[in-house]
Amino acid sequence: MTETTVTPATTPSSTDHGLDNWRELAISQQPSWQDAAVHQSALKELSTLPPLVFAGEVDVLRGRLADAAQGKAFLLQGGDCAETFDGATADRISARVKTILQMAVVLTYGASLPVIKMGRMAGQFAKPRSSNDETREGVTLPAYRGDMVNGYEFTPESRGHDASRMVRAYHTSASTLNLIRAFTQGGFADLRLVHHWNKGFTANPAHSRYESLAREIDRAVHFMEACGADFDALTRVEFFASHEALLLDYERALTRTDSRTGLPYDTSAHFLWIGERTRDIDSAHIDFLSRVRNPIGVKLGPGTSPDDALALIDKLDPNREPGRLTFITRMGAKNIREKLPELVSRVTDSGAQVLWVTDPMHGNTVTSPNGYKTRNFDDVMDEVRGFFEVHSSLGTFPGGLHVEMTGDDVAECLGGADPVDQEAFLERYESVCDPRLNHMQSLEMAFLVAGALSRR
Ligand SMILES: O=C[C@H](O)[C@H](O)COP(=O)(O)O
Ligand SMILES: C=C(OP(=O)(O)O)C(=O)O
Ligand SMILES: [Mn+2]
Repeated sequence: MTETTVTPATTPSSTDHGLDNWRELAISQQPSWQDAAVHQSALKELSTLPPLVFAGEVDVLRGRLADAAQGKAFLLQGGDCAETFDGATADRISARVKTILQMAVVLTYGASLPVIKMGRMAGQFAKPRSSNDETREGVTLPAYRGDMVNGYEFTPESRGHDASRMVRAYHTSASTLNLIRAFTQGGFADLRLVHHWNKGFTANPAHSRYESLAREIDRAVHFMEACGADFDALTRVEFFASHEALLLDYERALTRTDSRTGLPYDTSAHFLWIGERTRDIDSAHIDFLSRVRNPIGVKLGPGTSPDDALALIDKLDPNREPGRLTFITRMGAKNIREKLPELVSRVTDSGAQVLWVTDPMHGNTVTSPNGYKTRNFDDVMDEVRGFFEVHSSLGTFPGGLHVEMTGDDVAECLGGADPVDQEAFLERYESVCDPRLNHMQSLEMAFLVAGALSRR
């Protein structure tokens, strides 16, 4: 994904570095695999497959995130709540990558800051759930936990936990990454194609706003070219892969020793985060992720105390290394202005330099009157505004945006400039888990954030 040199091959990590300590600790949100032999053979196979990302790329990302933690770059992280195997098609992957590139252009141009582009992509296949079961018309079955665990179809066969799905998740991640690498390294991301990424979205009200920005960028590019600038450097972009590190068996099997440094890297993605439901300080998830060299994120909900945050820093970033730890706050629009200030000031006073990112999605989930899981676009926007207000009043840096989004014209979140209403859910609600911003809502969000960043 990056242009850095690929590091020498990595080998499966043995049990040093405490990589198996988590097995003795409390763990939640794990599958109950139905067949132990299939489980063992899946893990064996995963542990011999090639790494999906390289340690050198992970180090580059850590450096970029360190810049963001210091106010010199901004992180844009977006993608599906839950990727699916069937959804890993060229059209859908390219629509998502194009939308992230468009959002990044809006942000870079508006804020005059480098934007780190990261997908919730190529591995976002496992979901923590509030309930173990789902009941439909009197029938109760295991809840859907992501394509890496079970199927979405509501039948006993599909909802059983099948460990061979971990191997399919690996291969689907590999083919998704392959396409992303081709797009972002093969000329598709060339800034001179800034109009081209907008094609196919003409019916969209955010389209013309984007087009006029693209015209400005075009003029600037032509001016710089006329001055002799080398635009070949702009034909490639760095794009990083991330997902929630939920299934520790899977993450452990893909953890390898970097031959340069002898240190363990989780090669399933560049960046991994720990969810709100699995971040207890003594949990298996915190222990395992504390032992790999990847940059790590932790989701922080409204119940997070400043002491919780400080304990997470001690455990996950004992050396206070900028770029190592990202706090992704998901407070809800109603809570952010009240809860975030103390958290940020106590962390800042401790001397730690974490990267602060807003996830304006997960604290704002509601059920629509007609029964769909949704989010009001106004609430989502309001949480983003609150995040910028809090950081502005404390003099700290609002370093990134984490969103559930897609490049397709779905109807899952209510509102926006071309308002989605609940009737549209009947035709265009496609998510198998949480509601995502559609293409237009994503661009609108990017314009809002670009405005807030440029006002700083
Ligand atoms: O994506 C996050 C969680 O997996 C999701 O919000 C859980 O949803 P649930 O409350 O419907 O289980
Ligand atoms: C599970 C997720 O979020 P959280 O842990 O913040 O609820 C998610 O990002 O899909
Ligand atoms: Mn989600």
